[in-house]
Amino acid sequence: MTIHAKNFIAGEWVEAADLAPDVNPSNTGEVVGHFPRAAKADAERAIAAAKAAFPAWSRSTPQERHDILKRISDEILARKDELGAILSREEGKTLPEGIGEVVRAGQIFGFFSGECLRQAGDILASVRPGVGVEVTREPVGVIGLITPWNFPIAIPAWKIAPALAYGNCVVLKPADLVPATAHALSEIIAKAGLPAGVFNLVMGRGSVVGEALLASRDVSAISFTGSVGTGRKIAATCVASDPMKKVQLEMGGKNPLVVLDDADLKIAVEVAANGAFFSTGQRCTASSRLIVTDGIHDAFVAALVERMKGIVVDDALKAGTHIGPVVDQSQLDQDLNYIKIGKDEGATLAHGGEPVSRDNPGFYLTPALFTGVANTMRIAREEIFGPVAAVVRVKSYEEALAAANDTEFGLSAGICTTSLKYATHFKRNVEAGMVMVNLPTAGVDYHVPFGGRKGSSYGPREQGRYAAEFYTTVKTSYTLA
Ligand SMILES: NC(=O)C1=CN([C@@H]2O[C@H](COP(=O)(O)OP(=O)(O)OC[C@H]3O[C@@H](n4cnc5c(N)ncnc54)[C@H](OP(=O)(O)O)[C@@H]3O)[C@@H](O)[C@H]2O)C=CC1
Ligand SMILES: O=C(O)CCC(=O)C(=O)O
Repeated sequence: MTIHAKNFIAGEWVEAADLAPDVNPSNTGEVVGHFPRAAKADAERAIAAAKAAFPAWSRSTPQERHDILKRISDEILARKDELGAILSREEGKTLPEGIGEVVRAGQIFGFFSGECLRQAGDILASVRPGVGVEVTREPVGVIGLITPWNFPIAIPAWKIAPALAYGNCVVLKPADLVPATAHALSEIIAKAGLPAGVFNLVMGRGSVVGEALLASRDVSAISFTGSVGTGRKIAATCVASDPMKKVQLEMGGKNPLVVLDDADLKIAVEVAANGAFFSTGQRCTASSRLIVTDGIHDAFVAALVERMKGIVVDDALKAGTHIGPVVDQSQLDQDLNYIKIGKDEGATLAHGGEPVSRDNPGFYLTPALFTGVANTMRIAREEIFGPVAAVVRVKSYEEALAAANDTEFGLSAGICTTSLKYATHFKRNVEAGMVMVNLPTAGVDYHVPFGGRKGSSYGPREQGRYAAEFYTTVKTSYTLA
C-alpha cells in the first residue's frame, strides 16, 4: 500500500495540486508513496498560519510545551520499528541504522521536553546605584527549517524540538527525496496537542518552498542543513532580507581521521570502516580522509581492505545488510564521477568502487578505498558524500595534523592513537567543531553541541543546551528600583 500524503498547514491536512512519487533506492520499481510538491502559495499560507499562532504560543507555559514534546518523544520511541522501516525504505540506510536514527529523534524530543522546564535567565546588579538588570531569552518568531535527505528524522527533530521548546512557530520543508519520514513525524506532531499553526509541514522543492521561506518578511530565522552551495546562497539571502533573518547553516565536511603508528590497529580499522562507509558514507561527518603515518600505513590499508571485503552491500531492509544503496541516481553519478576523478588524478583504487546488481534494481555501490592520495587532489578536498575514502600517507604526527587542517572544511576530526600526548595535542590543535579520539568522526550524541567551523557551519551551534542561542533572542532589561 502506498501513502498518498498531504501537507499540514494551519492545523489541517491539505491536498496539494501536484504530487511526486517517492522511490525506494533499494528497489527502484517500488514507490513508497506520492507526496506533495507544494506551490509558493501553500508555503505562504503556512507562514501566515505560523505568524498568527505565534503570539499565543510564545506565551504558552513551560508545562504545556513540556507535555507536548514529551508526548511526541514517547510516540516516536513507541513506533521506532515502523518509522525506522519507512526511513530505510525511502533513504536507503540499513534498518538498524534507520531504527537507531528514529530512537535518536525520540530522545531529542525527550531532551527538549526537559529543557522547557529548565529555561533560565540572569538577575544582576547594575553598575549604576539603585538599578537592577535582568537578562532573559525570548522566542524568535516564525522559523523556517530546511532539511536534507541523509537524516530524514533526526535532523528535522533537532531543529523542530528546540524551536517549539523555546516558543517559536515552525514551517518545515523536508528534502524532496525523503517526504515519507517527514510526513510520519508530522502526523505524530499534529496530534500531540499543539495549537493550529504552531507547526506546519510543507513538502516540495527547495526552489519553490525553500525560496518562499527565504522571501517572506514574516519568517524571522532559517535553520538549514545541506550542501555548501545552497547554504551560502541561503545565508546571502537572509542577510540581504529586509528585515534581516537570523541564519544557521550546517553544511559539508572533508573530515580527517588520523591514524598514528602507535594506534591499536583493530580499533583504527573499525573506526575507519564505520566512519567512512556506514550509512553509505552519506554523512557530513563521514571520515573521507584517512591520514596515516608511515609505520602503520601498509598494515592499516591491508587490514581495512580485508574489513571492506566483509561489508555486505544490499537492500536496506534485508537482514545482514551492512550498507544500503546510494540515495538516488544523481548521487550515484556523483560518487562514480569522483571515483573516475581519483583514478585520473593518479590515486590507486585499492578496493571497491563498483556499481553492483542485487535481486532488485537499486543504486548499489561497493565501498571504495583510494591509496596514494595527495591532500591536494580533488578527492581529498571536495565532499563526495558517498562510500569513498582516501588514504593520505604522512611521515609524522606533525605532518598528519597539518594535512588534517589543510581543508576548507572543519566539521569533525578524529585520531586513533594510544598516546595521551598526541591525543591531547590533537584535541587542542585540530581545526574542527567536533573531535573524536579512537572513535568514528560520525555518529554523535544528541545532548551536546553539534557543528563545525570554516566552510562547514555558520551561525550558532545546534543541539543540546547550545540550541538556545539560535532559537531565542536575548533581552536585557534595566529597572530603577
Ligand atoms: N551536510 C549535509 O548533511 C548534507 C550535504 N549534502 C551535500 O549536498 C549535495 C547535494 O545534495 P542536495 O540534496 O541537492 O543538497 P541541497 O543543499 O540542495 O538540499 C538541502 C535542502 O535544501 C533545499 N534547497 C535546495 N535549493 C534550495 C533553495 N534555492 N532555497 C532553499 N532551499 C533549497 C533542498 O530542497 P529539495 O527538496 O528540492 O532538494 C533540501 O531540502 C550532496 O551530494 C552532498 O554533497 C546533502 C545533504 C546533506
Ligand atoms: O554523524 C552524525 O551523527 C550526524 C551527521 C549529520 O548530521 C549529517 O550528516 O548531516
